[in-house]
Amino acid sequence: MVQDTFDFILVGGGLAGCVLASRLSAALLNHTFLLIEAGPAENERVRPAVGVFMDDNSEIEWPLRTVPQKSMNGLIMKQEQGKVLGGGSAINYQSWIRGARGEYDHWAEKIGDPRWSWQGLLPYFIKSETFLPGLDLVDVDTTVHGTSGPIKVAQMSSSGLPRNYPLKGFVTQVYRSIGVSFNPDVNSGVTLGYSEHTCSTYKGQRQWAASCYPNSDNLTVLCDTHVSKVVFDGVRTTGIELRTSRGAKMLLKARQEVILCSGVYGSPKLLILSGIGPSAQSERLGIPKVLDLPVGENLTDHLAFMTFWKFPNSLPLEDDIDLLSDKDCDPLAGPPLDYFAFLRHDEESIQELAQHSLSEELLRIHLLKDRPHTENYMIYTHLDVSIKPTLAAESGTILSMSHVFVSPTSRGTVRLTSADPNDLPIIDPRFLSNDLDRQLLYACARSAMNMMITSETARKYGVQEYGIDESLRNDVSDAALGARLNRTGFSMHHPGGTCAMGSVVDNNCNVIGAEGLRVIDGSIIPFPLGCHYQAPLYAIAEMMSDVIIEQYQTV
Ligand SMILES: Cc1cc2nc3c(=O)[nH]c(=O)nc-3n(C[C@H](O)[C@H](O)[C@H](O)COP(=O)(O)OP(=O)(O)OC[C@H]3O[C@@H](n4cnc5c(N)ncnc54)[C@H](O)[C@@H]3O)c2cc1C
Repeated sequence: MVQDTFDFILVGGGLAGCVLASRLSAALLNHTFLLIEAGPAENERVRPAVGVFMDDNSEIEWPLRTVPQKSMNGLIMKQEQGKVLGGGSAINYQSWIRGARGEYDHWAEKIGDPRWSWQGLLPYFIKSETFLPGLDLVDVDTTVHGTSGPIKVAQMSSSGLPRNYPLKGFVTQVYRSIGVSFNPDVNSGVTLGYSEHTCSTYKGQRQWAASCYPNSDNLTVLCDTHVSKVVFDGVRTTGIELRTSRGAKMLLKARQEVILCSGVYGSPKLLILSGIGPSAQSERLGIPKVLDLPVGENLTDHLAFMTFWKFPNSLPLEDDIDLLSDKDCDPLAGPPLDYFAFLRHDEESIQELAQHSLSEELLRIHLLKDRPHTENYMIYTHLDVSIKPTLAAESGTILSMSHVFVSPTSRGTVRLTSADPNDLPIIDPRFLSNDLDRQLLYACARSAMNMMITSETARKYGVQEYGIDESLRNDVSDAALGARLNRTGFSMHHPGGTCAMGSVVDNNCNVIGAEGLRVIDGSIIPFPLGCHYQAPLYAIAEMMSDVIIEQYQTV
């Protein structure tokens, strides 16, 4: 067994945990570090870009579920999180989207700290990546990108294997038909428009935190080990309690800090088990109270649903190519898509609803000029990641279209029903708990489906939706969209906010009122960002590494 005292104990060897452990141990050589991960050190399916794609319920995922969602006819959704060294970065779909400048600037203003603005985080976005711009693009501002960071980030056409998938020409034309313009670099601080899919995949291999960030000798990594709580002397953190793989309890001491990096569901769970959470919950569970904080409140996530489309006619555009031609397209290179699009919905009816229903703070976020409200992507396969897929794939040329709601104003909860650390948390995202959210998701689906139903390009291809009742064909009314949503609704796995900065942690990620305890992971993101969460989390972990290094380098 390992020694029992370290300077720093990091709980959760996921994306943020691996980055912090690597950077801190390399810079603070006279300190000792322990990184504890509940899952295994590795798994053979992690490295290949498509190794874990569309997989679920595996031994390297936490089998989390939502409670039945009232707004979706009681639908239950999967909420898997990685349970392996690297966490979500080891199982995710590898899309790389930093988010919009205005969102970070709002975050900084809300917290009163410019380090959390776009400009403040930019050095850390740059530090985390080696960016490979698309081969045929000249409009990428290379000054906002990294050239020597640990994670190779490639635009689709530079990802090291041919990735020009079929229907590229079609997708380009239909986006243009509804006025969506081309954005040469989704990671420049401007998210809106349609862009080449950009991902942490290179030469068909995943780039993930555990493999790309090196470890130093003063770092001990303990896998297959479940931390059951943080231990305190008053409000001062003294260490953690863990359960070994054989179930034995053990106490380990931290001389300086315990840093929770256990993810959006794991970190609030650990805090509540340790007596930091809403008082009523601690009392109900019989857990001695350390601090009363709104831990587990303010959960946000991106809800999505799919529609499925087939192309009965032969493909008429030159840009469209054969999926199996090894010259133009390698299906193993990564998730098969060319573009994703981020959209705003400024229709009068939506704006009126926002003005009338939102609090001042939520309205300000909603109105941020560069904030995307929704996302659309088209993937060249039959993709149904809902809890009980009911549709069979059609043969021939098909695509699945994802309608994603990235700007929810609904807020949910993560709660515990028992003080047993083995029990899974109760997750209620309260998806679409107000009319504005529902109307925004429907606006996203309606415009995309209309472009498939009515655009000249789509007619030329003879595009048809499949997998729906005939009574719903070409029907984009609220009721018809709701029927599709209730069948294929799923989480994009971009949760955040359960230990939000400003209410649970301060601007240095210290748990408010505690000493020697931080949370650094997706749970600190105070409001939903219109992006995918891995790129922001690499930058957040990089920045917080510098903050901690500066604090301790003379100690
Ligand atoms: C299926 C899926 C697909 C995704 N696709 C994308 C995508 O394409 N693009 C994108 O940008 N983002 C994507 N994401 C999201 C992204 O990967 C996550 O936002 C990110 O990994 C979160 O990082 P984190 O450090 O907050 O937590 P995680 O990476 O989840 O790490 C938390 C770690 O803590 C460990 N842990 C939890 N509790 C304990 C405990 N009690 N004791 C010990 N260890 C514990 C967990 O096992 C885990 O390894 C996806 C996520 C999933 C699950």
